Amino acid sequence: MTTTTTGLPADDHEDRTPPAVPPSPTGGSRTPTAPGTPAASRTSDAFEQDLLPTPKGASRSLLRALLAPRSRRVGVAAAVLLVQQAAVQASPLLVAYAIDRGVPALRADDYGPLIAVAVVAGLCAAVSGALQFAFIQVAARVSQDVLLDLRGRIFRHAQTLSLDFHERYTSGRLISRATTDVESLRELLDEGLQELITVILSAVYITVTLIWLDWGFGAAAVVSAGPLYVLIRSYQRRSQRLYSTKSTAIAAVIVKFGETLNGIRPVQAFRRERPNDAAFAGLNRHHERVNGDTILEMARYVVSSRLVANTAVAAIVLWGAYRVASGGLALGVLAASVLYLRRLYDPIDRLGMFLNSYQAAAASLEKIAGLLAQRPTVPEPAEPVALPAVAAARPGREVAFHGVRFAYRTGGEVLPRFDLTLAAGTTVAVVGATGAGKSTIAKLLARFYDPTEGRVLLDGVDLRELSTAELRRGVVMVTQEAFLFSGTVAENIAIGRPDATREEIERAARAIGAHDFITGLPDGYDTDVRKRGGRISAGQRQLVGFARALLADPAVLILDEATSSLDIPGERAVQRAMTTVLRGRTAVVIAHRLSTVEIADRVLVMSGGRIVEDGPPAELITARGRFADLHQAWRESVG
Ligand SMILES: Nc1ncnc2c1ncn2[C@@H]1O[C@H](COP(=O)(O)OP(=O)(O)OP(=O)(O)O)[C@@H](O)[C@H]1O
Repeated sequence: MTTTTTGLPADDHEDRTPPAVPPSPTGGSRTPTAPGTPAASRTSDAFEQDLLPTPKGASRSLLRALLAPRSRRVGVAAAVLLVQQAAVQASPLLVAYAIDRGVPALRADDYGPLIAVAVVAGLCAAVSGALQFAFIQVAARVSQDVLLDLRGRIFRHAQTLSLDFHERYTSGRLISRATTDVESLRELLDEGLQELITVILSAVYITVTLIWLDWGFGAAAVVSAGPLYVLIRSYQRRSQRLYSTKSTAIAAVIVKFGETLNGIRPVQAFRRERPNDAAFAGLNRHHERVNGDTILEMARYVVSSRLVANTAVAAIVLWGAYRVASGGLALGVLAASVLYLRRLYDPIDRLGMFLNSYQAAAASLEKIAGLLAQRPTVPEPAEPVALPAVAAARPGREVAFHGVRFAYRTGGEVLPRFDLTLAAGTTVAVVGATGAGKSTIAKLLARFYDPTEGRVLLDGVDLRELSTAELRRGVVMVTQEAFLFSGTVAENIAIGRPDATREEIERAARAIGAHDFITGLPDGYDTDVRKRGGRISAGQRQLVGFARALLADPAVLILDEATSSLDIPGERAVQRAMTTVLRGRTAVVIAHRLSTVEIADRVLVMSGGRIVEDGPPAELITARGRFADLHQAWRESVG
């Protein structure tokens, strides 16, 4: 059994192996693959290759959605930068004025123009410094808000996506999206974006000023932009591909890391450390290689762009010197023009760096947008229907499977078409060999999946018509390994009903028989389960899980009985608790023990996805079929 209503981390319940992927050495199912590695070519699932279908324009609309609520601040930042750049770009003009007017005036003992130049230059420096400070502050607020919002969106969205998604995507990839991909966006917003706007603004200012100063120089600057533009575009195209691969490669490293640590027990038990090291080293190397490629691409760009820029400056200086010598151009104008040209070409290296972070961020944004564009495969109904009130005389609700067929997305049909009705208030034990389809039926009833065909009904209402809140109130699934969240024991029990009082929590724990062990913990009900998790045994965890379910008081309870045996007193305590929690509701128990089957009103025997025997346990024993054999084997095993 694999699922839980209590939020087992995605990798924890990955015990299924998609047919095309070999089993992972860690005991989890998915071998993370990096593009270009042999394993990647063996899998056909896009999820495996970290390629979620991303609708066209999804990245852009995500960026718009993130920036729209902050549009005023973005506007202020842009205006501040506009004025700041005007102040910065004034200085070469002042140099031209100083050379062409100030120096001749000084020769005539007129200090006025040079003093004016000094005052204006001082003012410009002060204004540009102050505005730079203001810009950094406003821009940082915008970027922090955007990142906060984005991380929240990823987390909230991940929680809404169906189990089907998590089983295929893996938690490692999700973590990679919320950390490394968000981080590369941060780099763009904090460092790159200011750089880009500054470069664009200064290019516009400089070109206009150059044209105003001297037509010829202005035209030369515009013409030299042609080859630079071609260089930038080709760099952009090549690095876009590289950055997407890089984001996938680092996600694969994180997936492998997470998978190994999640399965550290089987890893150590089966001595998988070495093969794991080798697999990890392969992924790590792949990431390193892709990273190296991006740096190389950047180096190529920087060298060629400098070559173009320096050639342009040299040509213009030669031409300008010739014109000054022949009296066609003032020396100050040449000096200012050369200063402007340097300023125009200097940021081109930095533009490459910006394009780098832009590409990384664009690739990351695309992956995040692809994730956010995923829709739950078990969607909320547009117009939810309420369940009828539970009849006091007959607790629990009737469960019916009508013409249900089911296939997982990554495999063939698991449950061929079947009909099944479970009367309200009955306890139904489901038995059968491993892989028979017991968990799948339970998952359909808990609506972790929707049937491929047919309907699952709760008191006559299709599960697809129930709101998630109504469904979770009505149907609760308790898994073998009761998952404990960080927090106290009381908080863990209260997950069943968050508004429960301490008395209600303790009453549930008492009814289950968990009160004594809980009060024996160092801080009783307030013991932090994570800090002292070691003290809570497997059996005690199950009791906490039962108390949680009892408090939730659902009309239908699905219980996956643990296969691992506890010691005899622990076993008895769990069995007693189970009887308490099953009472007064419809219960479906995936049974692995004789004692559980004996308390059931009805037993379903499954084989190859079909219900092959169905009836009260006593009848099935006398019928001498599969259940009778199983029953006999159980009896012999308990002596
Ligand atoms: N997420 C999944 N994706 C693809 N196939 C799956 C998935 N989960 C289960 N299966 C397949 O569906 C079939 C039924 O599995 P299911 O988990 O329902 O069996 P089970 O009777 O509960 O087994 P067990 O007692 O071992 O838990 C198996 O062949 C299994 O490989």
